[in-house]
Order: sequence, then C-alpha cells, then structure tokens
Amino acid sequence: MDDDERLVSGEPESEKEASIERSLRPAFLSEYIGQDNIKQNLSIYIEAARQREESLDHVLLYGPPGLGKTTLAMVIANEMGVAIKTTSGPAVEKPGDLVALLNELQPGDILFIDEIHRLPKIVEEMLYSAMEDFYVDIVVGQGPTAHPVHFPLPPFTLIGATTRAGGLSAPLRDRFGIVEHMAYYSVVDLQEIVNRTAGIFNTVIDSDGAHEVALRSRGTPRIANRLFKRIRDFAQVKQADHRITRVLVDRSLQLLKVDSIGLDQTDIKLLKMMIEYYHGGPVGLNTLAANIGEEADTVAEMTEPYLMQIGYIKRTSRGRVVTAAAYEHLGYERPTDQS
Ligand SMILES: Nc1ncnc2c1ncn2[C@@H]1O[C@H](COP(=O)(O)OP(=O)(O)OP(=O)(O)O)[C@@H](O)[C@H]1O
Repeated sequence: MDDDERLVSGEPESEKEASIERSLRPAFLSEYIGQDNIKQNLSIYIEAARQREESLDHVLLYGPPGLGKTTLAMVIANEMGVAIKTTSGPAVEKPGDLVALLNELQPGDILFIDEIHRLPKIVEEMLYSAMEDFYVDIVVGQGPTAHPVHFPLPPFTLIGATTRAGGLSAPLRDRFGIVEHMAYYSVVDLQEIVNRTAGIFNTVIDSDGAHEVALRSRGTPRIANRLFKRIRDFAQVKQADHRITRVLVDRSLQLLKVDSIGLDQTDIKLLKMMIEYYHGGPVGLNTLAANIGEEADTVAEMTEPYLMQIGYIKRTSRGRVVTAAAYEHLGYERPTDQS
C-alpha cells in the first residue's frame, strides 16, 4: 500500500486535510496541548527575548511527522508577535530562493523551514552566515563580471523542523541555540486534543469514546484528528443522535482496519512477515522493506519508529528483531529464547 494512503501515517494525506489542519491549529502556547517541557522552556526563551527586544534564538524542532512542529512554529510567531514565512527544504532549490525568502523578512520575523534536512548543500552553507551574523554573500553577474556582494539581513529567527536530527550536518545543527525533541503524546494529552477537535467540529463525543480514539492514535495528533474525522462520518450515518461513543469508535476502527493499539495492515504485515519468515529476526532494513513492498526510508521513518516506541521491534547491530510483546499482541506463541 502506498504510504500516502495509510490512515495511520503521520504525514498529511492531501491538500484538503492540510486545510482542515490549519483550522484546527492552536494559536498560542496556552492552547497547545502536551509537550509540557518544551512549552515551559519556550515560554521562558520567548519572554526573555521579548524583554530584551531581540529576535528569538534559532530553534530546531525534531521528531516524527504529525506531532505539531509546524503548529508550534506558528505558536512561537504569535507569542513573539512577529510574522512567519514558511517553506520546506526541497522547495528551496537554489541560493537565490533563500535570498528571496530572507529579503522579505522584517526585523524579528521567523523563517520556518520544514524538512530542513532536505535543503541542498549549497543553500545550507549559505544559511551559516545568515544564522550566525545575519548576512549572506552572493555572487552577482556571470563570467569575468561576476563579483561578490555582501547582503546584510535583519535579525531573524530560523525555525527548522526535521524528522531526523541525525540527518542534519553538524555545522547546521550547532547554529541552533534552542533544540527541542518532540516526543509522542500521552493518551491523556491525545484525549484532550480529540475533545478539542470535537468541540471545533460541534460534535459530541463521550469521554470513553475520546479515550479510545486516543489509544489508537499512535501518540500523534495528526492521526488522532484524522481518525476522529472518519469516526464522525460513521456517527453521522449510523448513530441516530450522531454521538460518538466507545462502541462506535470500536466499530468504525474495525471497519477501517485499525487495531486496538493503532496498528494498521502495513504494521501487521511487517511484524507477521518477520515472525513467520525470519523467526522474529534479526532482519536488515532493506530486506524488511523489500518484503512488504515499501521503500527502506518509508519503513525507517514511518512504520518503524512507532513499533519501536511501543517496544514491538528492537534495533540490534545485526538488524531488527520482533519482541515478545509483539508476538503476544498478534496471538503467536512467545519465542522460547525471549523473556
Ligand atoms: N499540541 C497540539 N495540540 C493540539 N493540536 C495539535 C497539537 N499538535 C498538533 N496538533 C494538530 O495536529 C495536526 C498536525 O500538526 P502539524 O502539522 O503541526 O504537525 P507537524 O509535526 O508539523 O507535521 P509535519 O512535520 O508532517 O508537517 C494539526 O492539525 C494540529 O492542529
């Protein structure tokens, strides 16, 4: 299955979903649910920068897709009372694209670069002086008339988001004064996010129902919101009072083939393949990916992180292994050599 079609993928599904997401985005830190540690730190850095009337230090946010990095960047802009320009690594193809973006910034503004690990090297290198000393050197003209021009910039804040902090070169990573790791959300926080979304959509959801959605959302707000929207359709069609109950959540997610802990067919296929064909592993990433018809990167970035987070897969020096907990969840007998 194409990952874009996965209901439980942390990536946005479509432009329509992206536009619904925009309407669901909390605007200030006080409305941003969970990630308490990050919020606490940021509120201090923001307050201090505002008191000094300086731009906020550059911020790097890293963690799996759908955890709210873009949302947090926008919250930071609102809290700082500045404008934010957003782009993504692959969209900034040449140094000139970066200069055009930087040129539009007012003092204190924020430039948000999603997927910053995908910036071309030549653009990344230009960011070094922009971040550190607020200037870029560009070459104007061609051939013998080519000459460098020193281009000063207003003080600004770069917020970079990435799924892999390790994918960033050391010189770029070191230029971020604030580095925050976004962790998967707790069930309690996800339940609050589901309740908030239900409120925005004017839908009634029981607390048991919201809890059940939270349990199956893989620690990811984007998935919680997506499951919620599908379940709301079921409630509208199947439930006379349109109320979302736990039983309705359960029935809807059974039809959508999302299991009791949020695993979908791709996860289950991967785990079963490891158990049935490789006795639980170790299996190398490329072999795993080839066996389920996915790209290795997709397995490493989309499928594996959650299975590792819940302790169903472990990474060893010889490859991935399935744990006893996964055997049990899928109804296989525990392997004798695992606790
Ligand atoms: N802490 C939160 N509280 C409430 N809603 C949230 C929170 N975090 C994320 N969301 C919601 O989840 C959705 C996805 O968030 P967002 O687009 O910011 O994720 P992301 O980490 O930037 O993902 P990607 O990196 O894939 O773009 C949005 O609709 C947002 O409203």
